[in-house]
This record gives sequence, C-alpha cells and structure tokens, in this order.
Amino acid sequence: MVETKSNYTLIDGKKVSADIKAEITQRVAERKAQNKKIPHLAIILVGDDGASQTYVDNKVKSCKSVGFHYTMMRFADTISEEKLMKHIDHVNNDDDVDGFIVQLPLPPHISVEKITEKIRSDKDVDGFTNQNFGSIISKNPLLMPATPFGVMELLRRYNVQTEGKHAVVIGASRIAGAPLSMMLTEQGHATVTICHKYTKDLASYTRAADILLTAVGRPGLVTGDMVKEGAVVIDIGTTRVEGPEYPKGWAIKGDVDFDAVAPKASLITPVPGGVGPMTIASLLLNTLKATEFRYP
Ligand SMILES: Nc1nc2c(c(=O)[nH]1)N[C@@H](CN(C=O)c1ccc(C(=O)N[C@@H](CCC(=O)O)C(=O)O)cc1)CN2
Ligand SMILES: [Mg+2]
Repeated sequence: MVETKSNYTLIDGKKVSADIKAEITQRVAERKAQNKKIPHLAIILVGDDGASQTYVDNKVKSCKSVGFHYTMMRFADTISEEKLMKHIDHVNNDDDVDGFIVQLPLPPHISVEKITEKIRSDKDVDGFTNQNFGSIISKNPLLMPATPFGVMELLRRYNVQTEGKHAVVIGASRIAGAPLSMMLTEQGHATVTICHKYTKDLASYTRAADILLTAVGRPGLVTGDMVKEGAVVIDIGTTRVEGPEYPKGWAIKGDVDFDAVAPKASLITPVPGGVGPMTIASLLLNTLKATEFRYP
C-alpha cells in the first residue's frame, strides 16, 4: 500500500491580515489620543473595470475599519494622460494626503511607467516608484511594494527560515516577482532563482526549491510533480476563472494546483485567503508609515 502523508500547514493570510489591521487600528487610536495626524489615503481609479472596482471598494472599507481618512477619486477611461498627470500633481501637493495609489490596470493609452514616476516617492504607498523599488537593496528601505511585503510578512509570522534556503520565484513582474526576489535576497538571505516566460524546463528549477513562490496568473501552472517533498509553497497568482460550476459564475484561482501540491508541501497558501488579503494590509501599513515619516 502506498501511504500518502498530508499534514501541511495552511498559511492563513486572512487571519494575519486581520491581526495587522488590529495592530494598525491600535496605532491610529494612539495617534488620535496624542493629537497627531490621522493617516489619509487617496485612491485614484480610472475606468470601470469590475475587478478593480472590487479591490478599490475593499481598500475603502479597510480604511474605514482601521480609522484612516480616505478620498476616492474616479475618472472616466477616456481621461488623457496629461490630465491624469495634473491630478497626480495636485494630490502630490495636497498636504492633507499622506499616501495615494493609482489602481492598476490603466487604459492602454496611459503609460503606467509615466504615471507611476509622477507619484511623489514619500506618498507612493504602493511602493511602485523607482526610488522605493531601489530602496529594497539599501540599508534604509522606504515604502515597500505591498504584495511582496505581504509575502515576507507571512513567511516571518509563520517562522519560515529563509537564510541559505533556495527560493525559486516564478514571474518577474514589477508588482510582485521582481521586488519579491530582491527582498528574499536582501532581507531573507535566501539563494534566489527567478524563472519567467523565457525559462526552459521550468520543472527542473521548481523541483529544486525549498521555497517556491509563483506570481504569474496562470491557473494550474504548478502541478504536484513540480514540487519537492516538504517545500513551502506561496501562491501569488489570482485569476478570475469563469464557469457554470461556480455559484457566482466565476472563481478566483491561484497558479498552484492546490489539491495535488498541498500533500507534498510543509506549508502552503490557499487562493483565495492567502497572499491576496495581505496586499491590502501592507497598503494600510505603508500609509501609516508614510504618515509617521511626515508627522512623527
Ligand atoms: N495600484 C495597485 N493596483 C493593483 C494592485 C496593487 O497592489 N496596487 N494589485 C492588484 C489588485 N489588488 C489590489 O489592488 C488586489 C488583488 C487581490 C486581492 C485579494 O485580496 N484577493 C483575494 C480574492 C479576492 C476575490 O475573491 O475577488 C484573495 O486572494 O484572497 C487584493 C488586492 C492589481 N492592481
Ligand atoms: Mg517619483
């Protein structure tokens, strides 16, 4: 008889993000009691993409729940790049706003790179500007990109040892894979392999991973045979898959074939409920940090 051992630990991002929000609520209450400025997050949303709307609604709800002030700014998807830049300038110079984000994706006629670089780095609570990105490898990290910061926080809170371990990151995007690789090296002291769409024989790398992290957005990319026994598996992919078998008509799927991979893993994140909720918790933490920088 072949015995299958499946006593993995599920990494509960929902629980950790709730813990972080409780810590932030406490710190906001302390600031209030000391008559210090209450963090104020502004959110810019362009167009009416359904998923973006949901994420932005969640961000507003989270601001309310921790006691932050917030401003929601909506623009039609026909807005010109020039006009959007002017609005960003305005928020850059609005002293009451401590941090702000431009929800992605943007319509194709607007350059994400140009818009991102227009954001004042000390208000860039998504951690997307070149200055914040570069600060990952400095002695004095500034505002860290939210998703990878959330991953590092999950690893820390679940006592995952990264030093000297082989971490394999699939995906080299600017929002997730690239900064995550740098954080795992700089802060985690891991040996990092970055795989991407040009990588040949992906499985030969993933099978060598002590910690496997995937941020591609392709459901089912990581199958059971691609994972080493005992590996830590972190799934950053979130793809909306449609189908009549789902009660809502769609479901959120990660990159990992969870049922096949979980029995081999020591720790694993689910999708939903893993890394996703950490993105918003990190955004709130960055907004608090940006406020504390400005008004200690
Ligand atoms: N300006 C930004 N734009 C985008 C970011 C970002 O960090 N900044 N990230 C993504 C979208 N995103 C936040 O904006 C985001 C995505 C997913 C989740 C999340 O909690 N996912 C849940 C599932 C949610 C669901 O059921 O629909 C999960 O994985 O548990 C939060 C935030 C792109 N744009
Ligand atoms: Mg800048």
